[in-house]
Amino acid sequence: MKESINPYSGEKLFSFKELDQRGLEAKIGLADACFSKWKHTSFAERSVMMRKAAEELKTNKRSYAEVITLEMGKPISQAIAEVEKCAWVCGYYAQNAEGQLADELVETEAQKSYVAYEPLGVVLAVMPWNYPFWQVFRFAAPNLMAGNVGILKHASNVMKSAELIEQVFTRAGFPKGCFQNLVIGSEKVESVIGHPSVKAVTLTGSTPAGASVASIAGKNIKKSVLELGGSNALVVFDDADIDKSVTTCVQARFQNTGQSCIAGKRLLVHEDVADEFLQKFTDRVGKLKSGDPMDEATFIGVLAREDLAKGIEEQVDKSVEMGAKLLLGGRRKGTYYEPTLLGDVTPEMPIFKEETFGPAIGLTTFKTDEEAVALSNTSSFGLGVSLFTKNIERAKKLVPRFEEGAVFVNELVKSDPRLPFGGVKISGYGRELSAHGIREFMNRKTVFIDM
Ligand SMILES: O=CCCCC(=O)O
Repeated sequence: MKESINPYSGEKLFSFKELDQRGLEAKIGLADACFSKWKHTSFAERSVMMRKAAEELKTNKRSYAEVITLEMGKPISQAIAEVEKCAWVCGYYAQNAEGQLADELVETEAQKSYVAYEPLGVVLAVMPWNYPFWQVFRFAAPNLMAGNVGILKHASNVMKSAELIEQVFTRAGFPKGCFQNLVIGSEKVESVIGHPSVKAVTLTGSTPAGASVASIAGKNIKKSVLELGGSNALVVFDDADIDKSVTTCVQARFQNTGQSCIAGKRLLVHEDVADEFLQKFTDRVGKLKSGDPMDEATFIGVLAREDLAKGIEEQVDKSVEMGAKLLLGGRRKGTYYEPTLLGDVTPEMPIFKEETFGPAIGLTTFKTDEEAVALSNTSSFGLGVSLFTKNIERAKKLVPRFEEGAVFVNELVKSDPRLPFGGVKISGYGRELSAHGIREFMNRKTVFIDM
């Protein structure tokens, strides 16, 4: 049995019977049968359905958002924004998939040579609870438009969200089997990846989960894409606009109650502006409104499970034992953890060295650009970094020196359907979104025609 429990109230919400082996086989069989027809549909036909999915999400965004909030404690206003973003990605691929997958002519001595993009088949998506709708739509919208079909193994605490996502596609008119939710535990993932009808796997989640899925996929010679953890730095240079940087850094760290792979997790501030930055940042964080996630005014909700709140508490406490200064917050009550700020943070401390998945951040100062780059790159993660400076030439020179999947200047790292999204180092490989994402699970077929 899989259960959803409201992390704010502790109330049991929904329970789901797990699929047995026969049920699982039947769903994979249905997906495969669906693929044999789906791959022959036109982009125009798929677009009509994908636009309907976008409409369905827009029309019922409040009710979908409420389930997200109930299941994992995200503030309702942020859950509504998440559903709206899902509608955006559906609309984006409805409009752009055909162009992104058009044949690419290549000049050779042949009469005609080109690359054709053809779908691979059934793709398994293993997805996490922190953006229960968005992470799934980020995979599903491009892949269904590309002619693949999707099966989902969602996190066990957000199974109602998973069920509703399948409902969105059903209501939009996608054929049976095009997108299916599998109510299974992690122990079944290996057999699903190994199933002959399953051609590829994408995982968003922790680095250990990614390593396990990648090795199973590797053993079975199946393509994988991994979008894993991150420990993005927010680098504030001495010429930054401090007020704007503070606003962006607060958003980067504390939205989604800090539970995001791409959150800004390490504050690196030039020593000449550190006092001013710190005073304004502390003031702003101190005013963030915590409370009932269903209240429109709440910005900080609860963490999705109590063990997660205990985890961040331990990272903060250990960092303080190692010499960090507690400047704000630091207390836990059940699943709630106060927005927390530490000063005098050094790279050996857990708050700097490990991924922190909650509303806590530490500040480290630097003297030179060299030092800022080195501090940022010292992380074993490589999802993204934000640089704050008014000198765009300085920023452009620094961009190639960061070992990251993305560099954002005067902006928080965020995903956008139009731009590739993914990491390097232990943050994973492969890309989602944009033309790069839609091509990940395609056979790039070389065609060479001579007379
Ligand atoms: O944990 C990862 C969160 C990704 C959020 C996004 O894609 O915007």
